[in-house]
Amino acid sequence: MSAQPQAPQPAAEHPLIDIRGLIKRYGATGQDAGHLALDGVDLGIHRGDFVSLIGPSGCGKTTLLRILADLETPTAGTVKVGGLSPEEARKGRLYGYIFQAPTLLDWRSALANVMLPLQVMGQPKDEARKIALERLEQVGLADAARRYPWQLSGGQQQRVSIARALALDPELLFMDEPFGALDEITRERMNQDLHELWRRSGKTAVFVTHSIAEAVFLSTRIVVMRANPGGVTRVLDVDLPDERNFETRTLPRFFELAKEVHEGLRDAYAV
Ligand SMILES: Nc1ncnc2c1ncn2[C@@H]1O[C@H](COP(=O)(O)OP(=O)(O)OP(=O)(O)O)[C@@H](O)[C@H]1O
Repeated sequence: MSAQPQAPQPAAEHPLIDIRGLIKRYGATGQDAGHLALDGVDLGIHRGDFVSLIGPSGCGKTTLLRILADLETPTAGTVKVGGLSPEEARKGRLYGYIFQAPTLLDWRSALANVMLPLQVMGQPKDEARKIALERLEQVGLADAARRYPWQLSGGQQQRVSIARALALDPELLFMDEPFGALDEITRERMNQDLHELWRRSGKTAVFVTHSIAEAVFLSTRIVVMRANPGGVTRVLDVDLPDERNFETRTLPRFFELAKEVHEGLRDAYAV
C-alpha cells in the first residue's frame, strides 16, 4: 500500500506580540534601586486578539503599552512585536497608538488631522484626503470632516484620534484608556463601535482600561495585573459570542466573567 501524501502541517503560530521575562525599573541610579514597575512579565498576544490590560493604579499597564510602542525601553527581558523589536515595529509603522487624551492639532480640521500621518509618509495630498475620508467614515464621522477639534465633543475627538491611528492601516492598535474621560452612555456607544471596527478589520488590539465592563465587553482575553511590583496575576479568556451588542451586557456569562475579573482584581489589590 502506498503511503498517503501528508497534508502540510501548519506551523505553530507564534504570538504576534511576544513578551518574555520583561522587567522595567524606573530611576535606578548608583545607590538607588529605583522603582520596579514591571517584574517579570510573560505574555503572548496572538493575531486578531483584543487584549485588555486591567489592574490597580500604578500596576504598570501604561508602562507595558509604552514598551510595546517603543516609548519606553525595557530594563531586562525580550519583547517582540510582529517578530521585530519595538523600535523596528515603530519604524515599520506596525501600530497605531491612541492616548487617553485625544492629542489632536487644534489648527487642523478633523480631516487634516487624519491626513497628517499619510502626508508625513509622503502620500500625495489627494490620495491622503481620500484615505482620511474613508477612515473618518469608518469611525462614523465623515460629516464632521471639516470641523476643528474644538468644534467636536470629547467622544468625537476620540473618534478622530482612532481614525488617525488607523490612517496607515497598521496591523496593531495600542489604546491607553481612550474612553476614560467620557460619560457612561457615550463610552458604551464607543465600545460598541470600536468592537465592530475591530471585528471588521481583523486587527490586533491591546487596550488599557480601569473598567471591568469595558474589558469584558471588548476583549477576547483579559490580563489582570497587580502593583508593587507590577506584573500579571491572571489571564482570562472571554468566551462570549463574537458579535457583541447591547444584549451582550445582559448575558449571565457577561456577569460571570465580570465577577472573575473582579476577583482577580481583589487578589491584585490584596498584594
Ligand atoms: N517616567 C517614570 N519615572 C518614574 N516612575 C514612573 C515613570 N512612569 C511610571 N512610573 C511609575 O511606575 C509605576 C507604573 O506606572 P504606570 O503609569 O505604568 O501604571 P498604570 O497601571 O498605567 O497606572 P494608572 O492606572 O494610574 O494609569 C507607577 O508606580 C509609576 O509611578
